[in-house]
Amino acid sequence: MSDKETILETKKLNLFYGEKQALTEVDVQVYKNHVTALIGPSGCGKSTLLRCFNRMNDLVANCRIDGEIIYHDRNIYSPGTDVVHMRKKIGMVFQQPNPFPKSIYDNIAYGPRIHGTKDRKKLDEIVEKSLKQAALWEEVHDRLDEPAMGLSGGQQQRLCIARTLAVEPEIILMDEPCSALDPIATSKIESLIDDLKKTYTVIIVTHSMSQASRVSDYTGFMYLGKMIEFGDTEKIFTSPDEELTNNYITGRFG
Ligand SMILES: Nc1ncnc2c1ncn2[C@@H]1O[C@H](COP(=O)(O)OP(=O)(O)OP(=O)(O)O)[C@@H](O)[C@H]1O
Repeated sequence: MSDKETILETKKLNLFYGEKQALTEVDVQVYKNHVTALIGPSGCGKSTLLRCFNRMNDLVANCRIDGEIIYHDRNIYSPGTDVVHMRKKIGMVFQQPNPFPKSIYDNIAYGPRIHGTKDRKKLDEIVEKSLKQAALWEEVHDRLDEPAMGLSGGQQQRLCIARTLAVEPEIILMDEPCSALDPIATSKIESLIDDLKKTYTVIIVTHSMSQASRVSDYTGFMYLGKMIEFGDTEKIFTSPDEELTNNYITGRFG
């Protein structure tokens, strides 16, 4: 496929929590403007790998990493990386919607303000654009000053996505973004993910194989900290190369 451009790449990535090795020699490529899903049984290292992509594991005591993650020709783990800027470009959405206890408007404006945007007209534009991109504008445009906590769970999660978009990321990391949502809210997020990949690159951790097959273009199957198989989602779910992958997708373990 000629439209595959690598935006992020791990090279022999190993991660240790103290003595325990949670990732082993992970090599994976993430393609721009595509959705990549990480699947595998509980504890296989999906969230750990996702958190490496914007150095969220830096916050974990006793966590040690070797190997490289290349983003724009630089190893994000090299000394001198501007971690704040990198996290602006590689944003994250968590399992539980986690709006700030502020108004809808202030949730979205929070990041741009921190990064120096003070002009109210500019902030208004960012808030509107971000909420539109997150498919939430129609539902909230007439109550932007109301508390974000008053939104439904699904709306809160779309608000958190809008908050991430407000600082103009390139990559959005999503750690089981639908696990706290009902089926209708889940399907809204899934169709949103499909829209987002036109502008952004999405990496999603999911427990749901059906969700991975619905939303992703590429899938990585992990097991015991290793990337067992990575490839085209349709191929992974219909004719994987590895027996372990086949056993997992056919429900023989998990
Ligand atoms: N902060 C931590 N300190 C020590 N060990 C950890 C920490 N976070 C994760 N682990 C361990 O690392 C391994 C991988 O965990 P991780 O959460 O990445 O797996 P996962 O595939 O995302 O699991 P799940 O699907 O259950 O969320 C597990 O054995 C887990 O117990």
